[in-house]
Amino acid sequence: MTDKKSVRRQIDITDEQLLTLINQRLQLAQTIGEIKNREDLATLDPKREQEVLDRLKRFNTGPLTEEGLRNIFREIISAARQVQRPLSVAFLGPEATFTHLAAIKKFGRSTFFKPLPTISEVFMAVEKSNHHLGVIPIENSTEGVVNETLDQFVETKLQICGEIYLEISHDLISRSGQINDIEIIYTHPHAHGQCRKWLQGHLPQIPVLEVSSTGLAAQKAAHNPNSAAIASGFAASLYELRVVESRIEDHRENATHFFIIGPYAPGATGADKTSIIFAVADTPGALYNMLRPLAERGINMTRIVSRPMKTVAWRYLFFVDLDGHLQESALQECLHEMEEMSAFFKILGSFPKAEAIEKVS
Ligand SMILES: O=C(O)C(=O)C[C@]1(C(=O)O)C=C[C@@H](O)C=C1
Repeated sequence: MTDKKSVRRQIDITDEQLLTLINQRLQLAQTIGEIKNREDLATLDPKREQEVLDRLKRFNTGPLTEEGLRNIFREIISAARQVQRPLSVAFLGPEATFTHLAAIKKFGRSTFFKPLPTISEVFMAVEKSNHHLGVIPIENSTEGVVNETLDQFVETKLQICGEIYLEISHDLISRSGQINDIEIIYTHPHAHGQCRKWLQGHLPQIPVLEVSSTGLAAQKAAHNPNSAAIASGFAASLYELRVVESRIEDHRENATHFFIIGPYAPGATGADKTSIIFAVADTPGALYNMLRPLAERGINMTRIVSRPMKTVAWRYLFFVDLDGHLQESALQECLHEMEEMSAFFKILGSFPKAEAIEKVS
């Protein structure tokens, strides 16, 4: 017969063993950090991190889920980086936005995060080496592409060194957690649009004030006990707010795609993407001809977006994501052929594909 007390004792002993092993692992990471310092290498090695996770996934017999495994080891690796050389990541702020959550999901909580007010300031801060990396949104599955991010990529010297997909889900949050206390609701226009039906059905008389981010909305709700915010559950925990109602979005299928930007290109992992920008001549079949080398070599295009070229009216830049890494010869040859045909051509980088859509909770 197993009693609660004796099982808890076994849990305590297991935790002590885990702690010893985690400290052992961090000491090993410290040694690697010293080697990297000597050889002037970057602390962050996304390819190696992916290998660590892939290997563990193959070993995992359960009941730990794949998501649970990723969450735990993300934090262990984050702590390992911290004992080497703390990673500094700028993101489109303020705190408690979905971009902040995406950055935490990728780099773990033992990272130094810096919120910056605009996408261009994130690019600038990383260009000036004030931070190692930046995280910015590129596209939302219901609201479309983020034009400011596309525009920054035309000029920047930075590369795309990773991507994150994050599920977007909205909670109604307030200080008391009581629906009857709410006299005003703050939120971002996108979140407002995504929760319209729920609001009409449950709080039709309550005014909604749109602000510049869901993070700011949560901050405002924290200051006014008769207000609420539509924001993430993460914002609720950061500002010590309670959830009045969770997942109030009208459609569940909503995710945002983020890019990680930095001064270097990660090596090939075997499951990578490459991003490019190009412009074609104003002639019949120009875009068709440009994409033909991809079709001929069976290279998959995962995204194509056009954006007006600011310098010439009615001419367009194309932002394209492809499966594969620049170190692969088929992709190299293909890009070379495309460059020859284009009026403007820029490679934004090769980076490991995101494994899964990260959950908000
Ligand atoms: O293997 C390395 O290069 C390490 O620095 C260790 C480690 C890890 O904790 O596994 C930490 C940071 C790197 O981004 C990759 C892996």
